[in-house]
Amino acid sequence: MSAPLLELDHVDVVHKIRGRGLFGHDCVHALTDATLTVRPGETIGVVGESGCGKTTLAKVVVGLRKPTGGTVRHHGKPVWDKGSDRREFGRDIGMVFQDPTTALNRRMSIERIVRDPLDVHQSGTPSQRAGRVRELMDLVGLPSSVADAVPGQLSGGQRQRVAIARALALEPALLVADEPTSALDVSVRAQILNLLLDLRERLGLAMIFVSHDIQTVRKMSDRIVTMYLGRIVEDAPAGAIPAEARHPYTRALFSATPSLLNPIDPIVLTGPVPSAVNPPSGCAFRTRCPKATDACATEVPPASAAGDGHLFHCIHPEPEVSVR
Ligand SMILES: Nc1ncnc2c1ncn2[C@@H]1O[C@H](COP(=O)(O)OP(=O)(O)OP(=O)(O)O)[C@@H](O)[C@H]1O
Repeated sequence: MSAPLLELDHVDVVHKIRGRGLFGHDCVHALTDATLTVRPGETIGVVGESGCGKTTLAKVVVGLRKPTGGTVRHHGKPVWDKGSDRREFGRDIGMVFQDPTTALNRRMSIERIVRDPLDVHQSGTPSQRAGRVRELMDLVGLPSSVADAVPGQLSGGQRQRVAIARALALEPALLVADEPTSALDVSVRAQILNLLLDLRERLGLAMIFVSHDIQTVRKMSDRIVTMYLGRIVEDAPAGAIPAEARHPYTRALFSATPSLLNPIDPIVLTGPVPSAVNPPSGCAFRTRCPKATDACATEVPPASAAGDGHLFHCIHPEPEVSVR
């Protein structure tokens, strides 16, 4: 197995709430005790309901959010230690955001936007940078005729291609795509997904793919990470999901949109997602879990192994089911 490209080791992100906290609480637990390893060339899909911490995890991975606890390592070296080279880390990881309209500077030309990371990192001579911009535009399927346009003159799909070109400018080893198609017209979503898949193959990229569309995540990923209320509750090979999912929440998520190829008995969740300001004690999922017992309230379930590369956090795991 290849050495990890990136590791999150028991990472926390806690946001302080300004002013008076809700019900006496003064912080939001956006990410809690997140442990994740990304290896070169692998695609990790991240799933979970709105507010479960997917974007926070993505921002920690690309270095946009400094953890309040735990360690992030890039090629084995802690990223946030004093004296560490965060420039090298920054070059190696690119990010594509959900909404290309807000992610791109609307006053800059497309050529300038794609060139910007090369300028910031002073990569090559000006003529080499201009050549690289042409190469990148070609790579993502943008005609050279849009080089002088501004984002407002492009379609949503073209704008997302610009964002992808910019994210790839410094030849990253890992691309983080946070809901890269959800702000786009349904008609262009498949094109952008196919472009990402094609680039992944051609460039040998590792990818973290965050999406609400869990069936797409399942098709695209080597591994699936399920998050609930700021915690990673299961990390499994994509082929094991949903049939061999051991966490009831992973089962529930995937059974909510059954696939003909992989039908499983539905688990229906009741009640609202608790607040990340005041998460439940013990297992955060217990207030909505059909299998919860008193024991679930006492401590956070430790990681249990269900097979090679398959971890879950639950003391009443689902049995494995055979696919019908
Ligand atoms: N800057 C911030 N200050 C306070 N709370 C925050 C901040 N950023 C995120 N949060 C909170 O942290 C939790 C996780 O947010 P995050 O955006 O990571 O979730 P998400 O799973 O990406 O949600 P969505 O799918 O809706 O984008 C949420 O409760 C959110 O309200």
